[in-house]
Amino acid sequence: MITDFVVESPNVKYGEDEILSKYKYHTTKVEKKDGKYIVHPVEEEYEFKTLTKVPKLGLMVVGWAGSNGTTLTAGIIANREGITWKSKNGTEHPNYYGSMTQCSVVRLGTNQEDGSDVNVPIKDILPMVDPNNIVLGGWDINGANLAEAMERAKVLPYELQKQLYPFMKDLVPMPSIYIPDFIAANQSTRADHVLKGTKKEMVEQLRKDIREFKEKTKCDKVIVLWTANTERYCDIIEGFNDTSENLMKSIDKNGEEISPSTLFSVASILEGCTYINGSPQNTFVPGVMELALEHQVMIAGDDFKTGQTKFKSVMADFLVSAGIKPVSIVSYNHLGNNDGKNLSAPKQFRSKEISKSNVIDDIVDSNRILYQEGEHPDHVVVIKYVPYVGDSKRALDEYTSQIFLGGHNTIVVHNTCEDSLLAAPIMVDLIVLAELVERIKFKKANMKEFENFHPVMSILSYLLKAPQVPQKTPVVNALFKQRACIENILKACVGIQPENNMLLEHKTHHIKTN
Ligand SMILES: NC(=O)c1ccc[n+]([C@@H]2O[C@H](COP(=O)([O-])OP(=O)(O)OC[C@H]3O[C@@H](n4cnc5c(N)ncnc54)[C@H](O)[C@@H]3O)[C@@H](O)[C@H]2O)c1
Ligand SMILES: O=P([O-])([O-])O[C@@H]1[C@@H](O)[C@H](O)[C@@H](O)[C@H](O)[C@@H]1O
Repeated sequence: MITDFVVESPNVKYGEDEILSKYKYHTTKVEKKDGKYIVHPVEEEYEFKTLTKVPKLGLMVVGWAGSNGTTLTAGIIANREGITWKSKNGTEHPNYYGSMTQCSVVRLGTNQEDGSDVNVPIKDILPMVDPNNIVLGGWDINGANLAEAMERAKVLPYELQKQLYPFMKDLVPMPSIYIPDFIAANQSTRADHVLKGTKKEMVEQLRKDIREFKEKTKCDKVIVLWTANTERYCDIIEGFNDTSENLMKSIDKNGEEISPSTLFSVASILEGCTYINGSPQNTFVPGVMELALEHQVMIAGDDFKTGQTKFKSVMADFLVSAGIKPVSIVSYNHLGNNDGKNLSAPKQFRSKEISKSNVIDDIVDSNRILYQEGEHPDHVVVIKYVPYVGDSKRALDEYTSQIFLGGHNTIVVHNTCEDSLLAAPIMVDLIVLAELVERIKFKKANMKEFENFHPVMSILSYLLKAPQVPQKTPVVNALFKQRACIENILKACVGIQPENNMLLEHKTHHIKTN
């Protein structure tokens, strides 16, 4: 497969340290006038500058000794070391299946020889970090080393675990912040590796941990990723966590209503490190949002979109786009890993229920033929903890829809989601894309200098159940719209127009008539 390409265009310049692209952004602005829409096709001049030096990247995982943390670490080591293992199917090889950057392609254009599509791996559109080179570290409230934690998680085949053991036994998480009130009480037996001190002291310790990790590993930059337990929602309190100033004052005063995840995000932002929230809780209280904007540090969240919800964001889009009206969506699942144990507590389940429920809102609200203002399908989320199935989550979904002339269609799906094997590649994409976005600058015609994208990385929505977006901007959940956003922005950085799927070149053959 050819992966190397160069765009020959007067609008694209390949420099030693950057790619410059002059780009015409075609969009459409609509105004309502005299009871109808006036549509204005608009063309905006953009310039993109992508710094091409790929940094040595450090990843600090919060919840490193968990199922996701150990599986991500194991996967990177297995790929890096080329570890193979025997199974009943023969010799197994490591891969990054499930990662869109590593294992999916984007259409470049039409082959001039035979008219076929030319596709290249997404990871080859622009210089990206190779996940094999990511340097890992992190924290956990449990002191198990990563080999013991991998064994405890029961995600990976034993034959692979055996070979990974020597690589992982010396990886030990740093002690972390444990505030019992924020996660299920059933997690207390796990908390044997915790920091002491005030919230201010603990934030300073986390900042010191980040600086020391970066120094010791000689990484050029660090990203902090939360894949620790789901916390309960934090109350948003005026004068307490509603602004960055109030939040910092509340930390100084050791205020109660500040979660460990919010403390981690503050420490990360103050150290200039991108922070990604892989869980559903509202880590990004308004004070954190403001802090990220003030420091121009990237943040992304919430809640990895990996299995049942990812499927739902396709199904809802497919049905509504086909003019079919889902009227009842019931999403049940049971799982037996520690995440499921934590989610068996009502407040932690509520955080997850919110992120799993909002994923159809944009699709439903887009179609006023099917749904009146405020009308939504019945939508129920159920999660049960069944220890025996472990990380192999069993999702059962039922989609009931109204169809032609009063008819109904019911689609029932059983989806066995190996939760951590699905989540780890998503984490790879979040890290690789977040790092890349930090190197992309833009300049509009009326701007003097290049600027970074907005710190709230809505471009990563494809990877998240409840995407954080800049204030007053739309949340997109439809999966293929989210994917197209990533693809088309990366293509714009090398001067290639978005995929319009028109294939006019194949529809406008001039038929020579004699
Ligand atoms: N498919 C998926 O696995 C998936 C999808 C979306 C979201 N998530 C979310 O990812 C998170 C992790 O999932 P998991 O299966 O790895 O869970 P897990 O329980 O196996 O791992 C969580 C780890 O976090 C640790 N922890 C808890 N509080 C901590 C703190 N304050 N600081 C540091 N460590 C702490 C725990 O000791 C544990 O090792 C959960 O919030 C889950 O909801 C998972
Ligand atoms: O991404 P997805 O499969 O819809 O959602 C999953 C839930 O179904 C599961 O119950 C939970 O334990 C995981 O953390 C994950 O959030």
